[in-house]
Amino acid sequence: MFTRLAIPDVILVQPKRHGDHRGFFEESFVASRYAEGGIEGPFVQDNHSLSGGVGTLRGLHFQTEPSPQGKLVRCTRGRILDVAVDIRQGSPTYGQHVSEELSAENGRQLWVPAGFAHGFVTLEPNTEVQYKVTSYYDPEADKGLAWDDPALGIDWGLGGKEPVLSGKDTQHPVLADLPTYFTYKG
Ligand SMILES: Cc1cn([C@H]2C[C@H](O)[C@@H](COP(=O)(O)OP(=O)(O)O[C@H]3O[C@@H](C)C(=O)[C@@H](O)[C@H]3O)O2)c(=O)[nH]c1=O
Repeated sequence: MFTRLAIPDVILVQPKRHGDHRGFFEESFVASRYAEGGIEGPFVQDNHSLSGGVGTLRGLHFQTEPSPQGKLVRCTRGRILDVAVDIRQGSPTYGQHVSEELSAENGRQLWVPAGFAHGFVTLEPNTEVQYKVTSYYDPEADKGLAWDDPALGIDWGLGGKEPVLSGKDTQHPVLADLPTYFTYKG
């Protein structure tokens, strides 16, 4: 149910779905079991976004001290490519990323700990993303990293098309210009 990815602090969760003639039932979060799987809360806020068009890209975002956020992300309508970039100075995987497809259909969740920049691109219209976070929203601590920094080498699957972005997401610095916000603790 819990799979550590190529960057092992990022965890893919596949909750068990009990299907029957009505549809399915799943436990989408169980604090004790998720803690055993390496996903440490406590979670203090739930977020929900809707993106209308295919190719809507939100990211790459993170919150710094004093409000670093771990995020437990899932897609409850449509489909996304979800991306986590390691921005912990001194980490053996600094600047590297992992990406996973999350969809309403596959039910997968991605645990993105503090110290990672997070973003996603929508692969279907009217895609809804819901995620639990471990710190409250703190606009002062809310920071970004350029989604298209060539040094990151992220394949967003846009096929040469321009993504739909917020104004804010056109302004973020590249990795080389990012101050040290997080240090790797092993
Ligand atoms: C993130 C956030 C935004 N807002 C407000 C600020 C703004 O007016 C409006 C839209 O905010 P944004 O443009 O930052 O929304 P968005 O681009 O969807 O930001 C989100 O992107 C993904 C990738 C993440 O990882 C999240 O942590 C978050 O940063 O909502 C809150 O009130 N609370 C929040 O927790």
